[in-house]
Amino acid sequence: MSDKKLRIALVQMHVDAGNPDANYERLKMKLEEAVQGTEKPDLIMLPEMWNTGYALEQIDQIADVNGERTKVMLSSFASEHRVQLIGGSIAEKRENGVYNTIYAFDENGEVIADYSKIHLFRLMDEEKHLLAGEKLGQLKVAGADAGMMICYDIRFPELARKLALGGAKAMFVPAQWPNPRLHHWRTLLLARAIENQMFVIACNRCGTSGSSTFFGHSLIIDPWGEIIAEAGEEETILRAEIDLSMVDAVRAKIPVFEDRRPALY
Ligand SMILES: NC(=O)CCC(=O)C(=O)O
Repeated sequence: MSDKKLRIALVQMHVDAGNPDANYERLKMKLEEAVQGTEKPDLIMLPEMWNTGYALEQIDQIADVNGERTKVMLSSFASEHRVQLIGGSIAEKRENGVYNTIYAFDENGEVIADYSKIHLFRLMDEEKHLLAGEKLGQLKVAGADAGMMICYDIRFPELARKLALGGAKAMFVPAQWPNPRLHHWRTLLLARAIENQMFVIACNRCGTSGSSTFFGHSLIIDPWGEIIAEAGEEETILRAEIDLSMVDAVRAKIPVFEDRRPALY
């Protein structure tokens, strides 16, 4: 396998809102499932806020303090199985409040990047209970630059473009995106892939929490905008192999980045 190729597994799972113990247990089983079989993934990604769900009224009590519980579990899994992990996002309690944070690990279990969601989603009351991050999500995968955004962030094309201009060839997107906005989810992810000529790899949760239902439909999209893999509405491990060298080929065919006129807009 060339070092530009990457086998990806997305853990599309149910999240039990307000019950971290159940979610850590469920995730352990799902991670074991993801590395079973002959086609072991190089990289695994999890959904948004998988540790607590949107139990925002209690988030201060149940968020993972400095991400410690999560880091211990995911780091040891990553090093044991020699797999890169984009740890979805978790509710993470810091001194000044709670953030919606991704930790990414390399195959030695080292934290290589973190990103806290910068756009808080008012429709789900995030701004009342969470603090917004202040920096971009950038990391390396298979030797290439990549970016991270969380759920609602995909509605901001400027963010994806900024990461693409910074060199990102793939964008990783953990989400808890509920019904009835499947059309928005698919369209926005496809648009981010096509306009930035990059892979977009998005892992949504599924199942029901209170009155919200989550449709799953995790997606892996290539830089031409073709869907390589799409999940249904149930729990699953969505798998695909991507070849990051495709990004340069697509950008050479339609040179969007050379043709930009930033002086005019
Ligand atoms: N968790 C989220 O950020 C949800 C975003 C969402 O549903 C949307 O429509 O945007």
